Amino acid sequence: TVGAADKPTRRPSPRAARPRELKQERAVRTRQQVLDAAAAAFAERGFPAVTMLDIAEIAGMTKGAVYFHYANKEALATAVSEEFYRRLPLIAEEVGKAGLPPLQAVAELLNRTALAFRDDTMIQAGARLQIESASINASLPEPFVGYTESVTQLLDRARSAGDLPSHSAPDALGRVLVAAFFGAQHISWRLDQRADLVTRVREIIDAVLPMATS
Ligand SMILES: CCC[C@@H]1OCC(CO)=C1C(=O)O
Repeated sequence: TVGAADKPTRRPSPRAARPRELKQERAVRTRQQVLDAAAAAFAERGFPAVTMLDIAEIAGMTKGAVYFHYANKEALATAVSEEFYRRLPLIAEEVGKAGLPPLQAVAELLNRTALAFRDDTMIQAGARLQIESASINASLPEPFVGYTESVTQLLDRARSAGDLPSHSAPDALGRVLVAAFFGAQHISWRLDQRADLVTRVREIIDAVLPMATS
C-alpha cells in the first residue's frame, strides 16, 4: 500500500483567477482595444468621417461590443482626448526625473514631445480632435495651457539658476516655444506625415534658446 509518506505532496495550485476577475480583465482589455481603434480612426480620417462601425472593424469587434463600452462617437472622442492630456504631462514628468539642468530639460521635453507626436497614435488623434472640436458635440479638455505651464516652469527654474538672463520673460518664451511646437507638428503632419517633426523641433530649440540666453 502507498503510505501517506509516499504520497506526492500536492502543492496547492496557484489560486485560479476567479471567473469574475477574468471577466473584468477582459472588459478592461476590450475597452482599451476600442479606444486604440478610435484613436487610429480619428487620427487617420478625422472625427466627422469616422463611424462607430469603422471603429468596430478596426478593433475587430462587433458594433455592439463598441457600444457596450462607449455610448457614442462623442464619448470616444472625449476619452481619446482625455488620454492625450494624460500622456502629455507624463512626458514632462519623465523629463523631470532625468535631473537635467533646466534649459536642457526644456530641449529634452520638446524633443520627447516631438517623438510622441511622431509615433503615438493616441497623441496624433488628440491633436486632430482639438482642431476638429467645433464639429464635436462634447466638451474636450482645455488645450495648450497645461503643456505651456510645464515649459514655463522649467524656464523659470533656468532663470533662477542664472541659465537665462534675469531680464528674460519665461512666460513669453514658454508661449513662443509652445506656439512654435504646435505649428511645427501641424505643418509636419500636413507636409510630411510627421517624418521631419523631430528635425523641425530641433530647429526651434536651436533658434530660440540661444537667443534667450544672450
Ligand atoms: C505640445 C504643444 C501643444 C499641443 O500640441 C497639440 C495640442 C492639441 O491642442 C496641444 C495641447 O493642447 O497642448
